[in-house]
Amino acid sequence: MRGKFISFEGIDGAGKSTHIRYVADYLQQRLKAQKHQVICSREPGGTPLGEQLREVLLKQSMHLETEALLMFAVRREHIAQVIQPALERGDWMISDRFTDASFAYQGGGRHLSLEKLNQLEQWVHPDLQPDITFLFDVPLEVARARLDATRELDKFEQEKAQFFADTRNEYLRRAAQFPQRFRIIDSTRSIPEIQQELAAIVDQLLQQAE
Ligand SMILES: Nc1ncnc2c1ncn2[C@@H]1O[C@H](COP(=O)(O)OP(=O)(O)OP(=O)(O)O)[C@@H](O)[C@H]1O
Ligand SMILES: Cc1cn([C@H]2C[C@H](O)[C@@H](COP(=O)(O)O)O2)c(=O)[nH]c1=O
Repeated sequence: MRGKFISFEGIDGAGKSTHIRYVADYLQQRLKAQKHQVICSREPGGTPLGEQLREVLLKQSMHLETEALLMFAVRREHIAQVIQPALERGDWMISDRFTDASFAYQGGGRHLSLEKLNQLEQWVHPDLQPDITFLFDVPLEVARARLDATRELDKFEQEKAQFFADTRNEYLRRAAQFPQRFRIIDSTRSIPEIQQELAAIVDQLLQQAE
């Protein structure tokens, strides 16, 4: 049976990376009996070529359309080398960001037309969507404070507040457009509270897969 595909999304600093390891470990425990693996990966990145392009994408400024095309080029490689083979083996795939990030950042944040993004999506993965997308949602100020407290900021993280307001709005618009796939996680809560909700959603997904 085909494995399940879970994506994690949210503006920078919303807290998604913090919870990926928790969900992966939780799932792996429950899949042990079935001998299936949980594969964790990320975008941009996920393959040797994708990781090289990530360095460029996160550091270098470029034309908006170049940025969008490179994000989808990384994705094409990621699907071919990692996501599709994992799902065909019956493994579960967790990706730290997928195409919703292109709609949110290049579409919402940078105002690339959604029509162009739809065309790229149709070209690169006409028949593939995550089974569940966790959208970690927080007000901008909370995300910003979390980032400032932790690390040196990359190209995207240095964008202005309006960029993140537009990015967050596009994420929320997509969540409303695809309510069956999205689960909005209120990421202002404590980490244990969030983990409890994630575990309950993962349990439902496991039941559906049985
Ligand atoms: N619910 C939470 N409460 C308090 N702090 C949190 C919470 N979730 C995450 N953090 C902290 O916020 C910081 C940013 O979290 P994290 O790296 O998971 O964000 P992210 O959404 O993955 O960001 P990015 O997309 O930029 O990688 C980390 O220091 C993390 O410990
Ligand atoms: C997939 C994808 C990502 N981005 C941006 C979003 C983030 O700012 C970075 C990735 O950093 P993270 O700490 O690993 O989340 O890339 C984007 O603009 N468009 C995309 O399609």
